[in-house]
Amino acid sequence: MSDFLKIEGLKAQIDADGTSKEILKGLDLTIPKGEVHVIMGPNGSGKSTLSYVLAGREDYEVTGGSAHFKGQDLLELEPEERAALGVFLAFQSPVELPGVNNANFLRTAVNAVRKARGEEELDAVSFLKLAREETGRLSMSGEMLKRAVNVGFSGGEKKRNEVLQMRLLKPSLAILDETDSGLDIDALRIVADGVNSLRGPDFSSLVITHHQRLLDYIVPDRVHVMAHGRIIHSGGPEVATLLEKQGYKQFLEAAA
Ligand SMILES: Nc1ncnc2c1ncn2[C@@H]1O[C@H](COP(=O)(O)OP(=O)(O)OP(=O)(O)O)[C@@H](O)[C@H]1O
Repeated sequence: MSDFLKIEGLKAQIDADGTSKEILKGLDLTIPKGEVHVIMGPNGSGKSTLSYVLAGREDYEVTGGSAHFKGQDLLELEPEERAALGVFLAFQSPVELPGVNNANFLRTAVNAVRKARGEEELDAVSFLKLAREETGRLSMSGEMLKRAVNVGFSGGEKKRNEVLQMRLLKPSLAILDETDSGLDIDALRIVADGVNSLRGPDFSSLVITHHQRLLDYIVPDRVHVMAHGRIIHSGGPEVATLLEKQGYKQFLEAAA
């Protein structure tokens, strides 16, 4: 099956102050196996909401449509089942876990996925060897493995830690919400290198970004423009160049 991720007519809402607000309003998106797709869109169009819904965050209620991954109904699965299926989600602001050792946290996450895939779990020594190889590759200090997860990490260190997690988990679908305009050029490169290093026939990615610049490093197969809770235009990498020059106006007018 070539359609790895297939989202059809997806609708989702959130309850805010006692009233329901529909954010995703019938979103269609297909990512074939082995492709990297990018979503760009004006503020408030629902990009982060899409990543939260795919992650299975409880506060968003899916009211219509479907999302399938590898032929399975993603929306029916618990977040850890989605991870076992190969879905990895990285957010703008990775969570800090005081008191939780980073190496232990990473090993638990990796072993949960290995176990679900029927692979042998890694003992502490083999895991540390693997983790050290990866931290070296990412120019991360080995010290980061001994600290509490993300606590006191700089923005760039948090990004590296996320990419470390992604490389250790070897997902088949990585969804990265990089919408934060606070990402500096180094962080963009870290994210791009992380995605590029995993690129291959069994890896797909959905990257949510405002940064045309990110696309200098990750050359996407498709770029989707999102507005008002839907994908309103899809094309090749040239769409991002056009957006950079002309903004969203033409796409919004064409979709109106
Ligand atoms: N918990 C919430 N309570 C109320 N409104 C929310 C909540 N979460 C999202 N929204 C609203 O849903 C809309 C879409 O938000 P979302 O963060 O998905 O947009 P986005 O496209 O990622 O925006 P940005 O580019 O600014 O990051 C916004 O109008 C936002 O205010």
